[in-house]
Amino acid sequence: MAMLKVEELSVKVREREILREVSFEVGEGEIVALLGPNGSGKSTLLHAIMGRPGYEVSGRIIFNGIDITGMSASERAKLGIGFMMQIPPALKGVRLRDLIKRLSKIYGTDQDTLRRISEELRIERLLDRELHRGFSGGEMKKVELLLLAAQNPKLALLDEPDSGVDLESLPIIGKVINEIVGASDSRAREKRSAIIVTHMGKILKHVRNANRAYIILNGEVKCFGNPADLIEDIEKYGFSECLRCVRVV
Ligand SMILES: Nc1ncnc2c1ncn2[C@@H]1O[C@H](COP(=O)(O)OP(=O)(O)OP(=O)(O)O)[C@@H](O)[C@H]1O
Repeated sequence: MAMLKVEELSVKVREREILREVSFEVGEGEIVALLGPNGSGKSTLLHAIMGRPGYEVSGRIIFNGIDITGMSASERAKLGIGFMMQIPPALKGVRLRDLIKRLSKIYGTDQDTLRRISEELRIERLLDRELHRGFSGGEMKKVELLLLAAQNPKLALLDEPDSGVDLESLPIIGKVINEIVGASDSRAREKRSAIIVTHMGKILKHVRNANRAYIILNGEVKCFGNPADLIEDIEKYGFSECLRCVRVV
């Protein structure tokens, strides 16, 4: 069964149409990759799924059988959608440790698990700093991942978790994503899912069940296929070749 169904979703921001009739699905337990050139609409799609205010939206977003198109971001978060942003805002006066504690209380996340994840990500030294203030690019990614884990999401939206991350950290980020999605535990009864926006696809080598990627060009989903095959094709022929793809959506 599909956990997420996006049906003919169009998004306008300040009169400009950024996404046009986008349709795609994410199955239970599946990690779907989103590929596409800069400015093609990948982040806008994730923001629209999360319910960012200020977007003029038409079409439908169905999450676990519920039409969430008109819901606020906090209602969607309560239903189990979590977002790791590409460029998160810094929050003055908000200590990371306090925010993690608050989120774990709201979402019922196990504190020991979060402690272990922060050790794995090697970001314990950041816990007493203000959120994202002066953090390096890689530190921001790792902290966002910890915050995502604290939300204990059924559907995780990850915007470029592999950009700005050093080579040694990449497998660790992949491992934590697997933990969040539950892919490291084959006995997990509740199947969790994720959408990962990535340019180079490096992170896909470290996560399980990432068998499908969609390509977004100029605000439209053009084709889908095996992530490794698509990335190889894009490297060889460029995105425009996707228009000739037989796996047209
Ligand atoms: N709030 C906004 N106001 C005006 N234009 C916007 C806004 N949000 C997004 N856009 C525009 O929409 C287009 C798509 O942006 P988006 O961030 O979704 O692209 P992307 O595919 O994630 O790009 P990248 O790979 O560079 O991160 C861009 O041209 C961007 O400038």
